[in-house]
Amino acid sequence: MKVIKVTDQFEGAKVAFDMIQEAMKQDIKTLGLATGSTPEALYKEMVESDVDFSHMTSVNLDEYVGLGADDPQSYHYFMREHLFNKKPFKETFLPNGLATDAKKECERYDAILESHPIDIQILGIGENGHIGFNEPGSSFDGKTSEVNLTESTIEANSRNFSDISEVPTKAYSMGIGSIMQANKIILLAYGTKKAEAIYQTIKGPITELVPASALQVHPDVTIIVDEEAGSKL
Ligand SMILES: N[C@@H]1[C@@H](O)[C@H](O)[C@@H](COP(=O)(O)O)O[C@@H]1O
Repeated sequence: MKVIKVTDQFEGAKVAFDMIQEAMKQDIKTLGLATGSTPEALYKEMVESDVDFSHMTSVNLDEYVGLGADDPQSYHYFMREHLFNKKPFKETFLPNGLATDAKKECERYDAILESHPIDIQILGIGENGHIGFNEPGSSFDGKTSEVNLTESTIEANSRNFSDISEVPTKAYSMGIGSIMQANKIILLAYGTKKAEAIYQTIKGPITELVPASALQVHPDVTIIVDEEAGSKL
């Protein structure tokens, strides 16, 4: 694992985007994308650049169960607002939050992942070490599944909703096994609230209790942190 310390999310975004552009020289096809406030600066950097993504495919990590693509709290909506409306991709994939047959939806998404191997996966991290919506205890071999969100994740994500009761309690998430298939992984983390998760991810034991600790055995992971998120390293 390579750790890069940056002064803030704006520098982090530049470093991550440089890495993406470097990889794009090698004719890569698929970007794995994440939601949350952490990658926002990266998406702004991409939007403001003159880089063309119209030949590329994106696959996102997750979506809330119960939210349609036009719901402003959905990850579909987030991705359109922050990236896709301004930087068109050839095709973009996210799990369908309105799918009622969970098994079928997970199989559909796994088939998409199989036909679009991820060249670079962008990740944020939850305060409890989750990646995507793979909460502590998730299998390191996992594929796409319907997951129950923990109380702490619901509480952390409630800042984006007008009331905590509106936060969905379930999500469809790409599994850790699929994330680990990505050729290259860039994990971004900013702020004190992420310090313990980053410490456990990098210096702690490899354990399913800290989903991101799986990354320790991936051959090409870069973790970009600001001073606060890296303060326990
Ligand atoms: N499913 C997403 C994760 O992909 C994201 O990494 C995490 C952290 O969000 P933030 O970047 O807003 O701290 O939130 C959600 O749980």
